[in-house]
Amino acid sequence: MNATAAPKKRRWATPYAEAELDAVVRVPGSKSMTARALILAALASGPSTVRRPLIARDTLLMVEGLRAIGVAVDTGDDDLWTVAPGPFKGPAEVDCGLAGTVMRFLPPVAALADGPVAFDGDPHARERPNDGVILALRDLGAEIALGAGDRLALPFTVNATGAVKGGALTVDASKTSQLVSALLMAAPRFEQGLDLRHVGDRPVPSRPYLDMVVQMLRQAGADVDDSEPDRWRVAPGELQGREWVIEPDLQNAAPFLFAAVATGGRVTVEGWPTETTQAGDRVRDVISRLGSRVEWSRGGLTVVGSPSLIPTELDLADAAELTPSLAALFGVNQGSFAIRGVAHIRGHETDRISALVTELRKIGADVDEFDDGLRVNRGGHTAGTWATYADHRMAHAGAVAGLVIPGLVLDDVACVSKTWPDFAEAWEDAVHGRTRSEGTEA
Ligand SMILES: O=C(O)C1=C[C@@H](OP(=O)(O)O)[C@@H](O)[C@H](O)C1
Ligand SMILES: C=C(OP(=O)(O)O)C(=O)O
Repeated sequence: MNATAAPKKRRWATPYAEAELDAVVRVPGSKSMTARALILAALASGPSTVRRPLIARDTLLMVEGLRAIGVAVDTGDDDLWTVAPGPFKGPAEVDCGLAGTVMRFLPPVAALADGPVAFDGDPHARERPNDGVILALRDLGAEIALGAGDRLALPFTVNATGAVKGGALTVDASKTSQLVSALLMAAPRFEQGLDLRHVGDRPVPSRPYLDMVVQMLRQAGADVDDSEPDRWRVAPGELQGREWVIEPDLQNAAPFLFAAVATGGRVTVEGWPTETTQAGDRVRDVISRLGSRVEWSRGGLTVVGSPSLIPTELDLADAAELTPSLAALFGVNQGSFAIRGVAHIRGHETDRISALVTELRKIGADVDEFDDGLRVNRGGHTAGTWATYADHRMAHAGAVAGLVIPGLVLDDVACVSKTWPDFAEAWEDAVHGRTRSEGTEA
């Protein structure tokens, strides 16, 4: 199978948990760190390595996109990729798949190329917000040709001429933080660097990702000032090649921890970083608030679940990717639970609020929908088909619900290839007790 192609649909009978989960899980590398490492490596003045990269559709599309504009990326060793930057050149075509990181992080890099770079992606990628990137690059002096209907979205072509002036720029990044991350990474290579401000009715969502990009830029030698709220200043200068070490992906770990909660079991995720900029780290706080125990254990983080959840309302603006699997946990429980502050996830791989409300109602839950979230008033347990909308996190959500609903079937689990091709196998191993935690010290 071609790992960067849109996956062919595959139905999946999610495993029902006959007993409490008792599992140790090893999750693959962080999508967001791998994407940033690749981009910063491509922009650097010397070679870099990426240790323990995520090998999944989104990061492989990033690799292909970089190769298309002249960057040599060697992915021959699964544990250590090497990146040898070269002058960026067009003409080139970049397939973004459904990856927000590719459709937003690569165009500012492509603007530094010496020829046209055309971007397109999966059908739904054309619906995802990308006006911010297009308008910002135009404001910075790049010429962008739009597709049919002049929509400010995929497909479009960056008619690059080899340089970007940079300087002061105002954007509205309330639809996606990735707009800010994208501009900041390329900014050291702009002639005047960048003085970027966010001005919008709503704050920038997913804030920890901005801490991640600033931290990684500084590690690569960039001069970044983020001391004022909603303003980032990046001085022009060289980025250094270096070794990037990728942490485990904490967003992908979260459904396994929710599985410990749902079944009153015990799940350890190996290699959980004690300090991290990953937004997924917020899951520790979420699980504690729901009344389950979170413990550091030798080699990882352990959740000892308590299935009677404390009713709660959470603002998940900073860690909104937790919403699907957390909403599924709420959707099979009794009590009232709300998730707010996540309006922007309507622009993710699918409109996640609408998709969740639809699927939770199908399993019999009583759910209210808000512009910026949802409330589960009462959970449900009706078996049937859980639709995943080509969205990996909707598949994770269905898996969580399926732990306690015998006979729940996902209409497609292949979409998990976006960030973890082996998710279903890892889930089955965990549920069927094939990775028990013997010897794990609490
Ligand atoms: O910068 C990143 O790596 C990401 C930022 C977030 O995007 P949004 O700000 O669009 O939510 C997050 O949801 C996405 O999965 C990864
Ligand atoms: C929103 C997500 O992805 P993307 O990077 O495509 O925006 C996600 O992985 O939940």
